[in-house]
Amino acid sequence: MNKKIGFIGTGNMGSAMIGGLISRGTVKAEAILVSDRNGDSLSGAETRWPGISCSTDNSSTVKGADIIILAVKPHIYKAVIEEIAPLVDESKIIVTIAAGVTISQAETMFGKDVKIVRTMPNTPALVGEGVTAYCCNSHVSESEEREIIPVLESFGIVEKIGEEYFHSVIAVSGSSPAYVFLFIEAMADAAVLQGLPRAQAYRMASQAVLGAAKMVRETGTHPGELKDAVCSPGGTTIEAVRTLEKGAFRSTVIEAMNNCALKSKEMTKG
Ligand SMILES: NC(=O)C1=CN([C@@H]2O[C@H](COP(=O)(O)OP(=O)(O)OC[C@H]3O[C@@H](n4cnc5c(N)ncnc54)[C@H](O)[C@@H]3O)[C@@H](O)[C@H]2O)C=CC1
Ligand SMILES: O=C(O)[C@@H]1CCC=N1
Repeated sequence: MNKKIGFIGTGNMGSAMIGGLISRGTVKAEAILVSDRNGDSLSGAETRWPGISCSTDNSSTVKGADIIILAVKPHIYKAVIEEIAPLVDESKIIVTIAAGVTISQAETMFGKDVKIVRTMPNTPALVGEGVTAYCCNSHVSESEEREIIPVLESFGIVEKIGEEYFHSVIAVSGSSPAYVFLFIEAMADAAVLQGLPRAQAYRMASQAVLGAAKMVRETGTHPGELKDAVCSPGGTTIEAVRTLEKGAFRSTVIEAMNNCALKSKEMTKG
């Protein structure tokens, strides 16, 4: 693709997305422009991805890019949008990634007609295994949407959703890598408790999660049936399942995700 992609903010999510774009080869490093207020974040990005253009000046990113990804925290959105709005015209597409910032709120911050694609990515974008949900405002044409999809596909799978589903999507994919990392860490801790070396414990726990996820994706078999196939009658696994259920494992996950979605709703109200 011959578009230039700009990032305002190169923190956790911005760098995961830059890493995904470069490793997928969607654009060359020279087609990526980034700006950040924090010099350390910028020098980290420059070292990691030689060839990208780095600046502390957001306006140079906006001027040079066709697609501009706003990768700053939600409470910084208003200030950044007001700063860049005079430089954004109909030739540019704005991609938002902030939790709780709606298209209509972003439009109001711009104060004029701007092409906006609202997305919810997640950090596995770094390794091309992310989930990115998106929806567009009415100023984005079908051909512009077709141009944006390959950019989002650099991060992993892409799901078009109605904007009303963003709260649920934050819970199920935007935030969920954190719960999975907790789970992997806990499994590795248990293995270490039983004497396994830490590095091997992480390799095995993470591969078990990866393999189980792939089975769900690739076999299409119900997760409950896959679980049943691991639980031998009177065996070891059912003991572990019994203990997890005693600790309200599934209910805890459901409540956690419900609270995550509620927090997203609260953030939207400001
Ligand atoms: N971290 C995650 O897993 C996910 C984050 N998001 C969204 O991504 C956005 C960024 O989050 P993180 O990357 O986690 O935050 P972060 O704090 O790691 O990165 C934000 C970056 O923005 C920079 N920044 C602050 N003010 C700036 C300004 N005025 N101009 C230019 N750069 C500025 C900071 O120096 C920092 O490097 C948030 O809106 C969040 O809701 C969405 C999905 C997942
Ligand atoms: O925790 C947050 O608010 C952001 C949004 C989704 C993941 N991290």
